[in-house]
This record gives sequence, C-alpha cells and structure tokens, in this order.
Amino acid sequence: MVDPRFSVEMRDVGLQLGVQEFHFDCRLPAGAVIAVTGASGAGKSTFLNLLAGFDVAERGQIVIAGKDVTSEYPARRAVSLVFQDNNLFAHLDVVTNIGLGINPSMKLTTADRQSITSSLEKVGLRGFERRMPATLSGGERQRVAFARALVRNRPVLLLDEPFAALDPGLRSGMAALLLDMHRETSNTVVVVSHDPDEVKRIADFGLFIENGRIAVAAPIDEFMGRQDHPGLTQFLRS
Ligand SMILES: Nc1ncnc2c1ncn2[C@@H]1O[C@H](COP(=O)(O)OP(=O)(O)OP(=O)(O)O)[C@@H](O)[C@H]1O
Repeated sequence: MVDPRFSVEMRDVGLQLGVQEFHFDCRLPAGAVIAVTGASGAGKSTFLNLLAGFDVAERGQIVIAGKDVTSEYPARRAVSLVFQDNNLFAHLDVVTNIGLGINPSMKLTTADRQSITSSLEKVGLRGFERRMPATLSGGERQRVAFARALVRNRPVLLLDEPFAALDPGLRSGMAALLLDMHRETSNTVVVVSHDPDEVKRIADFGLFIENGRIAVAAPIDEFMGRQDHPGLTQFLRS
C-alpha cells in the first residue's frame, strides 16, 4: 500500500557492506526538508545511496513517490542528486552539464533550453553557459549542480553534504538557495548534514543514524530538543 503522505519509504531494508550491517525502516513526510545526521561512518551516505540506487537493498522495499523502486536503476528513480563533489563532467561546458540532467542524449526541445536558461538565472549564473567546470569556483560549480537538479524537477532531491567544501558565507547562501528551490517545487529534500545549526535552520524533520540504523526520527523541534539519546545529544552540541 502506498501512502501519499510519505514520499520516501524504506520498509525493513537490509544490506551488508564489508563487516557493516545496515537496517533502515522509515517513512519520510512528503514535501519536507529532511536532515540526515550521525557520526562519521554511521551510514548516512549508505542511506542516501540506497535511495539513489547506487547501493542495492539485499532485502526489504524502497518506495519513492509512490513507486516501488527497490530493483530500479538509478536513472529510473524519481530523484535528483547534488553531492559534495557536485559530479560535473569536466570535459563538458555548463550548459551541457545541465542539459544532461534533462536528457542524457542531449536531445533538447526549445522548452528544455528555456528551462536551462531560467535555472541558470535562478542560481545567479547567466552568462556562464559556455564555461568549463575547471574555470569555475567551488561555489559556482555547486550552483551548476543545483541548476541541474532544478531542471530535472524530480519529486525527491538527495543531497550528500552539498555545502561541506564551501566557506561559511557561501554555505548559508547555498542553503538559502536550496530553500528557495524547495519552496518553488514543493519537492521532498533529503540532505546529509554535519552541522546542527544548519539542520535547525533548514530542516522540518530530523533523522539520526547510528551504527547502520535509524536511532531517532522526529519533527525538527522534537529532534533538536531530544535529550534521551547520547549520540544525538553529542551531535547537537558539536
Ligand atoms: N563498499 C563498502 N565496503 C565495505 N564497507 C563499507 C562500504 N561502504 C561503506 N562501508 C562502511 O560502512 C560504514 C558506513 O559508511 P557511510 O559512508 O555510509 O558512513 P557516513 O555516515 O556517510 O560517514 P561520513 O560522515 O564519514 O561520510 C563505514 O564504516 C564504511 O566504512
């Protein structure tokens, strides 16, 4: 049974990587910004990789936007991705990198091209169309990755520490851009963050992962106030 209130569901999902076992069971509210937190090595990236399809569940079920995607390839899932290293193709210019988000064969319609122009405008990069990734700053590259996610316009946006490599001023600018994109599209955002202040500022719902499992899942006010979990308390004080 698919429940429309939840855009992402993991039902008894299990996986083993090396000696680490993972077990995830959760329902994430549709249209919310969900922060995924936890210590280094807890399983945050694996959680995201399972949703993206880069890691494959050995048991259980993953439902995204109402569809069972447990055995679907990454490209067929209703997600777009922005990862820390922003995954731009170094040999392709900005406009082509963004166009690939719409259609991997780059057969773009006029409407697609308009949507690329408008996405570049939104991230403040009009005029950067023909620039190569190597000529851009870290923040500009990250904004191209956001523009690509924007044109893909999928119901779920997955971000793995998207701001980690940026300096503090740029971090808050990019977080604001993320929230603008979120308000405009009403998509569900699942974002890994190491920063309690950032979590408090941008998230509606918090997940705390520990030793390959979800130890705490709660609306953000409750999450930030929880004092019954030592690992979470330590994270919130960091
Ligand atoms: N392919 C793999 N083979 C063996 N072990 C793995 C593999 N992928 C992840 N692991 C282990 O699983 C655990 C969780 O890794 P994961 O990258 O999900 O953690 P994380 O919470 O994202 O950590 P960080 O904050 O440091 O990025 C780690 O102990 C990691 O070494």
